[in-house]
Amino acid sequence: AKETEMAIGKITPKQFKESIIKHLNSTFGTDINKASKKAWWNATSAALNEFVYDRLSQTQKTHFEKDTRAVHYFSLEFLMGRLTGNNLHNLGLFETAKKALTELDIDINTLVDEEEDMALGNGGLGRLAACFIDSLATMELPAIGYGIHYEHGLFRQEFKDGHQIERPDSWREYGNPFEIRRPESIQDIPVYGYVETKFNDAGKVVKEWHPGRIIKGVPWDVPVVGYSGKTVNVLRLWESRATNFFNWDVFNSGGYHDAHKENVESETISKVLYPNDETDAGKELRLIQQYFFCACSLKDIIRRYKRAHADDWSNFSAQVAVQLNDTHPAIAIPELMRILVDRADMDWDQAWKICRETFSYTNHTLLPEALEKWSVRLFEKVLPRHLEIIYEINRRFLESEVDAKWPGDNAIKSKLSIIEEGHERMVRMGNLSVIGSNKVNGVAEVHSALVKSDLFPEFNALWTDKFTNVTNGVTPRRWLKACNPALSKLIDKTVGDQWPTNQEILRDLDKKADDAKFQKAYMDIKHENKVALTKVIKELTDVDVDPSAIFDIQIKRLHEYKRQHLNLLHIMALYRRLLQNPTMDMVPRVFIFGAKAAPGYKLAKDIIYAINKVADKVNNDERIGGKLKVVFLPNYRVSLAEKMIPAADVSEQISTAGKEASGTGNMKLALNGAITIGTLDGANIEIAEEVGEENVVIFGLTVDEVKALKKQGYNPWDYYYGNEEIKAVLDWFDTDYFTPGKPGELSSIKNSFLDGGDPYLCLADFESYSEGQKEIEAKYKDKKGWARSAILNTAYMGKFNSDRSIQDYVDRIWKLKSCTVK
Ligand SMILES: CCc1ccc([C@H](C)CC(=O)N[C@@H]2O[C@H](CO)[C@@H](O)[C@H](O)[C@H]2O)cc1
Repeated sequence: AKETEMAIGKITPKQFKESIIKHLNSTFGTDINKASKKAWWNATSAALNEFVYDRLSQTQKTHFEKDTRAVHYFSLEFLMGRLTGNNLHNLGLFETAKKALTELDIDINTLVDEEEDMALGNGGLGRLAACFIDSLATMELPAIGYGIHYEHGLFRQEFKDGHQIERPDSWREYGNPFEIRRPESIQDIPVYGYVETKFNDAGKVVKEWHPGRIIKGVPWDVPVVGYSGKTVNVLRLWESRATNFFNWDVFNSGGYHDAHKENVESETISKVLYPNDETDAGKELRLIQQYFFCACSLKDIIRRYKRAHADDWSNFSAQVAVQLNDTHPAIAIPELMRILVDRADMDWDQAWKICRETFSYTNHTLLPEALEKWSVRLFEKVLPRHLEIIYEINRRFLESEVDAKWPGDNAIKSKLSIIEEGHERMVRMGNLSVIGSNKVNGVAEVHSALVKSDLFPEFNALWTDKFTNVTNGVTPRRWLKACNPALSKLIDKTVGDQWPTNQEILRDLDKKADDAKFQKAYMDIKHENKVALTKVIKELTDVDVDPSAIFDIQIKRLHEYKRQHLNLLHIMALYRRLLQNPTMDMVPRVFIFGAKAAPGYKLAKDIIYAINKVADKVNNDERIGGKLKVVFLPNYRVSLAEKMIPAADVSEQISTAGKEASGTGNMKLALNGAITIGTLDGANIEIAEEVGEENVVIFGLTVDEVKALKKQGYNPWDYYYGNEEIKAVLDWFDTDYFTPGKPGELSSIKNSFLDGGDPYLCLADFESYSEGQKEIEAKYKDKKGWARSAILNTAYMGKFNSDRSIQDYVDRIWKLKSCTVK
C-alpha cells in the first residue's frame, strides 16, 4: 500500500511515460512507431490501471476484513461516459499523464477523445447513478453498483436531412480497458416454467419452481475510483450467456437453428439498452432484463454475506442495504422473498421483515406513462413463482395493514393493491416498491412533496415517516474539475484546491464576485470555452457561430414536458421580429440544442426535425445579419456535454412546472457559470433559493397554477387568437417556409399545440417566457452584473454536489459508515 500511495503521488511523468510504452509493447504488442491513437489510449489506460487495480483489491480486502455494511445500488442504467480522464483526475495523475504524453508528442485531450462513451443509460436516472457511485467511492463508503453489461448502449444519433436516425452503439468494439471479466462469480438464473406445490415430510407446503430455462450471468467489474484514489469500489455489470452451449440431441435430429436458438435468446438479454426515457414499453425482454440482473445481484450479495455469516440470516439487513433506482429493479423484492422462503426455508414474517429492512426505493418521475405496470399474464409466463409471492405480499398487506387503518374500505384497497384489476390485470411495480421498502424518496423537494400528495397519498397517510426527500446532485470531479480545467485552476488559485471534496469552499468565491480582476479572469475563461465549442460546432454541423454571442443551451432528452418546442416557438418569434425590424437592437444569440428522442416517440422526432429546419433557414438568412443562430449538435451524450457545459451562458430549464422531477443538467450548467432561465419546477426552485432570485430568471406558471389552469379547463386556442405573435408563429408551421416545396411538413408541431390540446401549457407560458428572455438580454448587456451572477452561480452550487446527496441517503436511509482503506 505504502508504495502505491507513494507511487500515485510521486510517479514522475518520465516513469509514467515508460509505463505507457511498456504496456504498448508488452500488453498490446504494438511498436511505438506503428501505434495508432487508439493503441496509445489503450496503453495509457493500462498504465493508470496499475494503480486502480491495486487500490481495488486493497479496498475489497479491507471491506471483507472489516465485514463492512454496504449499500448496493440496483440500476438498469449507468450513464458513465468516458473513464480515462476521470480516473486520471481522481488518482491525481492527470497532469503527470499530460506531461508524459506531451513527451510522446501526444495531446492528452485528443487521446481521451479516442474513448467511446460507456452510454449504458438514457438520461437523468442513469447519469445520476454514475455520479452517485463516484461520490460513494470518494466518500470511502462501502458500495457496489449493480446493473447490466449491455453490448449495445444508447443508440448513436445521426441527422439525415434534419431527421434523427438511430445507429447501433458499439462501445466495446475496440475493447474496454476499464472492465474485468469475473468468470469465477458466474450465476445461473431460472426463468419461465411452472410451480409445483408439494408437502415436505413435516407436512408443510413447499413451492417448487420448475424453470423453463436457465440463463448464465457473467459479471464484468468496472472499477469506480474515488477522488484521491484511496477507495476503489466496484460497478458489477451482468452479461447474459447461454448455459448449454450447444444442444447436440436437437442438432443431431437436424435442428441446427433450434439447437442454437436457446443460446441466441439467452444472449439477447444483455444485448441492448431499451432507449425509452419516461415511457414504459412493457416488453417481455425488458422484464427479463430486470429480473436477470436483480437475481444475479442478490445471489452475488448473498454469496458474499455467507462468506462471513454462513446460514445465519439474522444480520442480513444489518449488513446489506439495497437501493432501488426507480421501479425498474423492484422485482428484487419478491426475488429475495423467494430465496428466503423457498430456498432458505424461512418463515414468511421473518423473511418479510428482512426484505423491508433491506430495500429502499427512489422515485424519479410522476409521468403516468413512465410508471411501470406488467400484465399478470406476462408475469405468469416469465416468473410464475414471483407472481404467487406478489399475491401473498399483497394479501397480507391489504388484510392486515390496510384493513387496520381503513376497515372494509374496498376503494382504498383497490388503490393500494399491487394488482390492478380490470380486463387486463396488471402488477403495479410502484405500489410493490413502496410496500416492500423501508424508505421512499423523491429527488427534489417539490417532487418529493408531489410524490406524497399526488402519486402515493394513501401510502403517505399509512406510513408518513416512510417518505422522505433527497435532492439530486452532480459530481464536481467530472462536471467542473475535469470538464473545465481552466476554471478549476482559477478556483484553485483563489480558494485552494480542496473544493473537489468540499464544495462548500466554493462559497468563498462570492467575495470575488464584484472584483474586476477576478471577473475578467472568470469571463475570459468562459470566452475561451466558447471559442473551443465554436470549433466543435463547426466540425459537427458546419455552422459558424460568434463566440461573443450569448450561448443559450438546452441539453437533455427530447420530451414534450421538457418543452424544447417552447424554446423553438420563441426562436421563431425572435426571427420574425428581426425580419420585421432587422436593425432591432438585439444581443447576438446562438441557441444550441442537444437531445435524443426515443425511437418510437414520433412528436419528439418531429420537434427535432423542426428545429433543424428552422436552423437551416435562420442560419442562412443574410437579412438578419447573423444576430440569430440555431445549432442542433447530433449524438448528445456525456462526453459532448462535457464540452458544451463549460461554454454555456444561458441554461434552459423550461419544463412545465410539476413535470421535471429534479433535473441535473441545471446543476452542471449553473456550476459552470451559466445563468438559468427556468420555471419553478424540480431542483430549479432550490437552485434559485441557493443562488438568489437576482442570479436566475424565473418565469411561468407554478405547480399550483398549472393544476388550477388544468382544473378550470385550458384552451390553447385562447392564446392562439389572443396573441398575434403566437398565431403568426404557429401558422408558419403550416407553410413551406422552412421546408421549401413541402408545406405542412411541420404541422404536427402546430397541431400538438392546438388540436392536441398543448398538454404541457407551452402557449400559456409563452409570453412569460418571452419576457424572461428579454430579462436575460438585459442582464447580459450589464457585463459586470452578468459576471457577478455567473460567479455567484458557481459559488453557491455547493448544495448540488452528489456528495451532499449521498450524505443525505447515508443519514436518512442507509445508515452507512465510511471505511478508510489503508
Ligand atoms: C419505463 C421506461 C422509463 C425509463 C427511464 C425512466 C427514468 C425514471 C426517467 C429519468 O431519467 N428521470 C429523470 O431522473 C433524473 C434523476 O433523478 C431527474 O433529475 C429528472 O428530472 C427525471 O426526469 C422512466 C421510465
